[in-house]
Amino acid sequence: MRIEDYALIGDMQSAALVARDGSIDWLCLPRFDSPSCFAALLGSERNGHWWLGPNGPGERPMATRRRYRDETLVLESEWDTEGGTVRVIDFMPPRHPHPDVVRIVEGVRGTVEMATTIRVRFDYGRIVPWVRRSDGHLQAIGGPDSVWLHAPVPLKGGDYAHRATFTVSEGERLPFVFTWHPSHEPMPVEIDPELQLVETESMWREWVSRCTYDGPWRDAVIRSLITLKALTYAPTGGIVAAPTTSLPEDLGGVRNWDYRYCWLRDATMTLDALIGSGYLEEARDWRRWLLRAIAGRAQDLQIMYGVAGERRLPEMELEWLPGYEDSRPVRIGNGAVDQLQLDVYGEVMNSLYLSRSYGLEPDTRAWAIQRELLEYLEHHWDAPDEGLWEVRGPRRHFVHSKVMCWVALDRAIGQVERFGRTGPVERWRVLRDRIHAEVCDKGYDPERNTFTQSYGSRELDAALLLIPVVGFLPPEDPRVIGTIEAIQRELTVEGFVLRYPLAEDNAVDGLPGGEGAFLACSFWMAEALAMIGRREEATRLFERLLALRNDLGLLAEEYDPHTGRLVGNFPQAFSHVPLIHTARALAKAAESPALTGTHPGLTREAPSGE
Ligand SMILES: OC[C@H]1O[C@H](O[C@H]2O[C@H](CO)[C@@H](O)[C@H](O)[C@H]2O)[C@H](O)[C@@H](O)[C@@H]1O
Repeated sequence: MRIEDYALIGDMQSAALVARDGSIDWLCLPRFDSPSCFAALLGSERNGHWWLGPNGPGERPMATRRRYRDETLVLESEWDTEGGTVRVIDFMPPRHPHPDVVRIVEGVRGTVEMATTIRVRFDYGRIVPWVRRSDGHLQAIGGPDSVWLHAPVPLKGGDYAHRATFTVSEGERLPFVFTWHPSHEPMPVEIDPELQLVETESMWREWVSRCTYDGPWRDAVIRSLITLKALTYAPTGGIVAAPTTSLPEDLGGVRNWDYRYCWLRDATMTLDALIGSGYLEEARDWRRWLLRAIAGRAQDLQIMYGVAGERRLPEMELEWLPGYEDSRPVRIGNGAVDQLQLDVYGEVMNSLYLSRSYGLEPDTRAWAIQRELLEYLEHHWDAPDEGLWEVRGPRRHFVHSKVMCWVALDRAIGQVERFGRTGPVERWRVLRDRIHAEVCDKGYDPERNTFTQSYGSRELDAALLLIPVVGFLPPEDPRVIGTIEAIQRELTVEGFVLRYPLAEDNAVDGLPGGEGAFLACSFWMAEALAMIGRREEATRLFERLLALRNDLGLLAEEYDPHTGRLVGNFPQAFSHVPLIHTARALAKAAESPALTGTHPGLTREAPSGE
């Protein structure tokens, strides 16, 4: 199954991937980062899955069409068969208190032969549970996990799976409910699936109704916002980068990482997109999450945490899983947790500044922490780091990292100037200017008229496209235009942008193999083009990027132009965030075709909210 053949359903604590043939191939419970009970995505059906679709000889048929019900995360897959048409409605209702997956089979026309097969495998496909029937329901139990399947038809066991065949006729509705709970607790109270359907739909509709974006490409923006909301962990306000681990950036390769954590970078960018679309509540929750997660000494700040603020995320390989299309290893945890990535200081400071600009009430603890972070940065901004790409090669003086140190100081100064905060603002101004001068001196190649990946290097880096976006230099600056053009010339494949060049020896990122075009970088290119007044070119690129979304409007981290497939974890916040920003930047550029110089997410041009 291609990555783009998957749909997302979720309950803002975890999420499942539903394949186009009706199989749920990925589900971790009770949290995004819990061990999975279905992991066929990274192996085979023997690693756990739940299929539900039309019965028949030969291969399982793919849904004839599928869509989300209006502006919700309720999925409808429909199959036209000889006997008629059947619809399966998949969703995860908000918790009360346990997680449920509901699948309602609905006869649309005629009579359709249906079948289902379920193989529960806990602990990433490793634990084959004990399965028993109780009161006509199925319970699977293994270690700390227990799941119940309430099915409207009898299931038969065999070959470590449970199966049923049945028919559904026009107007009939057959609900299946799958519920997880800790194995030491009694059976949870059964939910009413039809009532939950109504409530889940209305919850999403109410959330979408609060969106303030009414510009062009609204459908794409709304779908991206819903996807981002689905990646927030409701109990704490944390936001995961993606709900999957180890979907490869290079099919068959080793670039497989676990994204089920809360990166300060990805989360702040997500938040900026949400705030700019009217969702201040999420900003409030995330600020509280941040204050809890980073509480303590500024030098202990990590670049990522677990969804509840956990600090240890040890990276390990699951050798029993063969990986998506043989892309090994499958990893859980993420070694980048211990890296130094100076850009996160800029992203955090910017996001807190932006929240205030959009009217989030002041918080004294938040300002106290920001001051501590700045103090740390004042002493460490000039250190080499691993940069936003989390390279696994040696540390360098990445230009983007330094630019973001400038952003951190600039936004702190902005908080003093605009919101009456106090701090050593003169000292910050001096350092801000010093960093600016150093970047323009050491991070710029005058011969080629482009900024470079790191001091003294000749390589390019797509993160440099953010220079005008964050306000480090105005878009009309010849060095900005030169950098955009150099990246267009040297760092694109079929017009899509790579993060950085992958040299033969892969000296920078320290990893074997290649990777696809990075979708966030490609959106940044469209946005940068819009900012320098090349609106038509920007729109063309943006629309090509929109065309890479799957039929449900979802994007992975990367796109492989050679195979024409989405690659990397899916769906990925880092791709949906710049989609939203670029739509807004293009809308803005259409209003004022001159160089815009403003970014809805990052610059200081946000509303005052005072
Ligand atoms: O390229 C190697 C690194 O790849 C991952 O990092 C990427 O994903 C992060 C989450 O979206 C994002 O914040 C970062 O900018 C990306 O480069 C992986 O998480 C790293 O462990 C790995 O070193």
